[in-house]
Amino acid sequence: MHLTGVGKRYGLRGPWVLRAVDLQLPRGALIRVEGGNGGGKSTLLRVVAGVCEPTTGSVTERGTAAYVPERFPPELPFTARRYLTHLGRLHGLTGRESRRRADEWAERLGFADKIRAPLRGLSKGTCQKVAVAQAFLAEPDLLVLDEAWTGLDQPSRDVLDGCVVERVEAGATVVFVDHDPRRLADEVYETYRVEAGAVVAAIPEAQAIRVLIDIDTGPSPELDRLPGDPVREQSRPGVVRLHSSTAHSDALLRHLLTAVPGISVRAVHREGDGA
Ligand SMILES: Nc1ncnc2c1ncn2[C@@H]1O[C@H](COP(=O)(O)OP(=O)(O)OP(=O)(O)O)[C@@H](O)[C@H]1O
Repeated sequence: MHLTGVGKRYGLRGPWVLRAVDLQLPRGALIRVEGGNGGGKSTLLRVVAGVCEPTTGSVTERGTAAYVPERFPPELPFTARRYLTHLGRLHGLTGRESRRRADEWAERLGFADKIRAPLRGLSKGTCQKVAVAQAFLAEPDLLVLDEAWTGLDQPSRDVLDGCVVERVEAGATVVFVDHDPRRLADEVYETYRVEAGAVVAAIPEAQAIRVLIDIDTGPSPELDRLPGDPVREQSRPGVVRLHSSTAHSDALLRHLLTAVPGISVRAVHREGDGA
């Protein structure tokens, strides 16, 4: 598919979120989108998926598309199965085939026991699985995933990774945003960064040299808003390992040493140095 001269702003006088974006997204390719908070990643994904119209420019050769939004609409008055069947029919499947695929995806994603429950009673994680199921059951040419892994437990994240790889192998274009720079890093065909309205090819953060910072955490460390939003890993009890790109590691260390009470930095390593 092609984006040609795509610009997007919200409202007549809103600032331009995207400007003059030209992109070619090939079939059978996994595309990662990165960028800072509020930089326009979700906007780009919505335009790519066709759920929001560009203000200028055009998107062509999209094929059939399915989209998993960052937030699943709450309070829908359906059971999971009725919702999935309904969406299957919107994607052009028969009622029978929609029900078959709804059951199959519920089984695969691990919510078969809840498929007849009303959506409004389901946990956030199960709703997220339903959102993922509605996109996959359509077997679309283009699949757009906006932080679809968020809210899933680790086994479900692994299942979703496998489903994405399968879809790409079936010839689909899959475009995704995820906060974990290592997400499907070996499968990614191209990474784009949304920055000041432009969309530029980027070295994936996962391939940049990374710095590992081990910290002793106090009882309630303020680890919410860290520079560069590093991936965190509990390496052993009381010790958290932060994975930072070199671009953010200086700011992160400064922040840890000066602005976070109750923690101490134990060690700093370069990834691959046998830490
Ligand atoms: N429906 C909307 N109406 C008005 N402004 C919007 C709308 N959606 C997004 N914006 C604005 O567009 C800009 C880009 O938002 P967008 O959600 O695309 O960024 P993002 O990179 O996905 O952000 P995040 O990392 O926080 O999810 C922000 O300034 C946001 O406030």
